[in-house]
Amino acid sequence: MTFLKIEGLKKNFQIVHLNQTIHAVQQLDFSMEQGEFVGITGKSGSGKSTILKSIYRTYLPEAGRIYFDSEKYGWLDLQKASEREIIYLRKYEIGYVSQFLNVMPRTTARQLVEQSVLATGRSLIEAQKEAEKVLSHFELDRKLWDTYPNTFSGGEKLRVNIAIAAVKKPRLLLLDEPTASLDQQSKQKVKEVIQKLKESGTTLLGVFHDIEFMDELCDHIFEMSQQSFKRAGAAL
Ligand SMILES: Nc1ncnc2c1ncn2[C@@H]1O[C@H](COP(=O)(O)OP(=O)(O)OP(=O)(O)O)[C@@H](O)[C@H]1O
Repeated sequence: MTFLKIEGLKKNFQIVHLNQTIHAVQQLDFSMEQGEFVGITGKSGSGKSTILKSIYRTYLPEAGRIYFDSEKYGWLDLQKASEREIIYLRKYEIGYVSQFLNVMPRTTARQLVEQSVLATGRSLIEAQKEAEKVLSHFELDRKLWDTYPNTFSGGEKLRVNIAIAAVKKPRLLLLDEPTASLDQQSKQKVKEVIQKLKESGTTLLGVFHDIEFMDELCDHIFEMSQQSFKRAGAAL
């Protein structure tokens, strides 16, 4: 069953001081099924992150439609959805993980994960248990749990980031280079969580430079070519 459908997506960026236009994504058509894990690959600057950010509504494209099968709203064009609908979707249905941690200052790693669980309506006891479980799973050093992540290493920040998104168990999880700064052991942990999320029915769309990682996990891989997609082959 189609879950996400993109039609004619086009996103430009104006570089005002140079009077130039960057054509980040041109006329992109794409669809994916519920429960799939689709990987996007392609050259640096080919527009991969722009696609994810357009789905998450960080960017508003010039043209095109992004239809999402929401549990609450049914089929919704994410470009036309109201702010209220987008806030709801980000809270309950669509997650976004990048390699950068963008969180409330003066909030510890443990509190950040607990808050993420609490935001979905679960109790404080559940949030506390879940936070400990997921931070242990990602092998974040216990000494760091009650400190502020702004001083963490890239890999530590990323583990907190993915923990925050994973505990919400979103229906669609967008992964923007989540393994970029990780060592092999941490990558393995991320892989296990992604596999578990997939088994529990989460649909995943991810940008990765690590082809081996994608080959092992993805159902399909698409390659960005001239700001548009070509199917690079089914991995499974
Ligand atoms: N906010 C922005 N303002 C101006 N230009 C942007 C912005 N975001 C992206 N771009 C430009 O759009 C193009 C596509 O960027 P995007 O980040 O989507 O590429 P990417 O394929 O994800 O690259 P990478 O693999 O290096 O992360 C690039 O030329 C980039 O410089």
